[in-house]
Amino acid sequence: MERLRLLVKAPAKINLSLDVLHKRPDGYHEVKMVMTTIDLADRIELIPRADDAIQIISQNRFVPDDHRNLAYQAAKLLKETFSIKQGVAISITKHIPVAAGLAGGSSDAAATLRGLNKLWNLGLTLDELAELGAQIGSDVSFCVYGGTAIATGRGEKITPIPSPPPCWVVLAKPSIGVSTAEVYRNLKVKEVVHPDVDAMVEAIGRQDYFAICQLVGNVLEEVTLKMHPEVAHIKEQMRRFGADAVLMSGSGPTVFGLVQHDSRMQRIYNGLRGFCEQVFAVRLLGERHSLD
Ligand SMILES: C[C@@](CO)(OP(=O)(O)O)[C@H](O)COP(=O)(O)OP(=O)(O)OC[C@H]1O[C@@H](n2ccc(N)nc2=O)[C@H](O)[C@@H]1O
Ligand SMILES: Nc1ncnc2c1ncn2[C@@H]1O[C@H](COP(=O)(O)OP(=O)(O)O)[C@@H](O)[C@H]1O
Repeated sequence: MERLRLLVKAPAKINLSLDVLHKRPDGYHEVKMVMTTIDLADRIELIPRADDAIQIISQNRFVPDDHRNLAYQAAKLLKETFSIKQGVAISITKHIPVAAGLAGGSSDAAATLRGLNKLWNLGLTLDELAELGAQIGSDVSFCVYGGTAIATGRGEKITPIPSPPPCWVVLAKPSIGVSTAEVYRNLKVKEVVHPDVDAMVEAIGRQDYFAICQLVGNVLEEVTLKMHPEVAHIKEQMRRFGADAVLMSGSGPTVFGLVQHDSRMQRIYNGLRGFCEQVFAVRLLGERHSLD
């Protein structure tokens, strides 16, 4: 008999605002961010196995197929915490560029947590899954919920907020990978110009698209720009083609542009394809409930 397979969507995130407050004694940085999910998603298929092994299947050569995969770590954490005897094959179809500042690996882990919660009938709440997810990585908790949220602590403390007004998000990823740990290491916390995260939250509350565009900011941007000048070049191009706001996401190197009009989105998208191999035009994803 065919066993039940489960398909789960794992959307990427962008950081509309990313502030770092200080470095903590545990080596992590205390952050205050506004994150939102976008309609660019990996597809995770969970297939029960006859034995008790965890197997990763992926055609993407940048995605590890062993214990280093964050989806593998999510399955292992649930198996060990709840003494699950079943095994699972996790097939990952990547659409989110890898090591891009878009939380692809974290979202795969979060989708695996949500999916296995169903497949293994664990009955865990999203809050419980998010708490488990924090053991895997700082961005996993946000990815468990999706939607739009303020993230504090090292990124794992999540407060949901309303979604921003609808718009296009054009993404351009230069063909370099960036190490998140290295970017945080090179950040000079005392010298950063802090973005106004509270004002961003208020602007979203008012659904004020143009205020949101003025308030975008990311203190990690300067660090990555110094290491990779091509990111600054992409930012310039995106501005030149008419984006309303332009910012690097997370630790980079992906740059996103916000734009409302379809025709302008098309112009930015076409213009950037001349500079960059990986360019996407997607919508902001709405509220949390759109995830599964
Ligand atoms: C920068 C952000 C913004 O959303 O995203 P990405 O660029 O990775 O998408 C996140 O803070 C990244 O979160 P995530 O990628 O889950 O980080 P983790 O695996 O927990 O940590 C990787 C490394 O980054 C550093 N790190 C991470 C988070 C944090 N608040 N302070 C840190 O200093 C630590 O050196 C840590 O060893
Ligand atoms: N499921 C996964 N998808 C992509 N990368 C993964 C995955 N699991 C582990 N990784 C590792 O995590 C690193 C960071 O990947 P990713 O989550 O895409 O980037 P970021 O943290 O910049 O958003 C990659 O270099 C890769 O080796």
